[in-house]
Amino acid sequence: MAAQFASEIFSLKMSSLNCGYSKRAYVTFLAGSGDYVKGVVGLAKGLRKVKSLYPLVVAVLPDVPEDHRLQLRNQGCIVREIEPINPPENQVQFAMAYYVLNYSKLRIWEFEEYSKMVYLDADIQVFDNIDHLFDMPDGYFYAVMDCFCEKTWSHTPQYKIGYCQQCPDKVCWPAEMEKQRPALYFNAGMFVFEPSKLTFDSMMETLMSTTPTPFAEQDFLNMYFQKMYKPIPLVYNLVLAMLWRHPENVDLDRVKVVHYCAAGSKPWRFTGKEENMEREDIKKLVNKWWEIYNDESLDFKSSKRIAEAENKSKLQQITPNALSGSISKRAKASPVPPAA
Ligand SMILES: O=c1ccn([C@@H]2O[C@H](COP(=O)(O)OP(=O)(O)O)[C@@H](O)[C@H]2O)c(=O)[nH]1
Ligand SMILES: OC[C@H]1O[C@H](O[C@@H]2[C@@H](O)[C@H](O)[C@@H](O)[C@H](O)[C@@H]2O)[C@H](O)[C@@H](O)[C@H]1O
Ligand SMILES: [Mn+2]
Repeated sequence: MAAQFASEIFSLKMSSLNCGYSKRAYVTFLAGSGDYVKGVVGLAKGLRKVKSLYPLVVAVLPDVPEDHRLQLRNQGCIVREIEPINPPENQVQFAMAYYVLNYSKLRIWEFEEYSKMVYLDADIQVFDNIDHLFDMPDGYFYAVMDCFCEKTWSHTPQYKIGYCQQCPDKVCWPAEMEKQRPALYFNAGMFVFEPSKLTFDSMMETLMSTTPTPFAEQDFLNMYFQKMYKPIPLVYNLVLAMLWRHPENVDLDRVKVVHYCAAGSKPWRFTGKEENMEREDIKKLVNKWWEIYNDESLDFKSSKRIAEAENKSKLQQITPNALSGSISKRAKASPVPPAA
């Protein structure tokens, strides 16, 4: 009896989610047979811990092995294989050689079964619920501004001048170079977007006529969405370098999303030996990532069992006839639409 009521309550809740809103999901990207799969598992468990309402889709390249895909499905992820995207023939020196892989991330614009998605790199962890980002107005590209101060930016004029958009008044952009002033530039490890095949096709056409640059798809996305880009607060994507480059802009107690992108900061391969990795705040953030990764109560199966047990105990407190009365009354008044 209780299980039947539990499933009726659950389906009422899910149908209200789907009929009120068109489909929404988080999405990440996984390439290769290496250890980034740990990042995706951690992200899936982190989203569960903050009780996100939306699933995590994982766009996987063909080289992601079946056992990794199974591991992700067992964590409740929706695994979608994508075809690689390679930039046009080029001689560019990518900031990191593997960045050429990241162009394939752009396939997520083809996921039209979702009306709104939040993209998160696999080296990101979500420590507070950010579902409200899905409610932001359509028609824009939302992301957090990046920092130009790391050596990875040494190829740029802003690095040479010592200018950073995170502190535009510290070293002002020279008036005589106004025409080369960099537009607001986002980190492409986290962004809110609307999938669209039309946009994807237009992106690919533009990509094939664009010379690749050191930050690969991140540079391309900044160029392509320049007119639609809306900066959102740093709490939604703390690029770790901000801790030592712009500590005045960071309040760690308020940060919701941490991006482990600084060299040596990937939690699953952390040694603490690289520059800045000896910092206490870095070690604390890496430990916070491991606490979630190792928390078995956050595994998909056990969390489902816990949820069902919670439902069951809640239902046992409600007298069956009172409950069945309310469901049957609501069914007559407004029949629940068939599950999508
Ligand atoms: O071997 C790799 C390298 C990268 N990635 C994916 O590509 C994203 C971007 O790479 P990364 O986060 O290392 O770049 P960073 O943000 O550190 O510059 C990662 O988060 C993963 O989602 C992957 O799956 N396998
Ligand atoms: O392929 C280019 C990548 O460029 C970005 O990473 C960089 C960039 O943010 C620099 O500003 C930092 O200095 C650096 O540490 C960091 O790794 C994105 O995080 C990643 O998802 C991906 O787009
Ligand atoms: Mn990243």
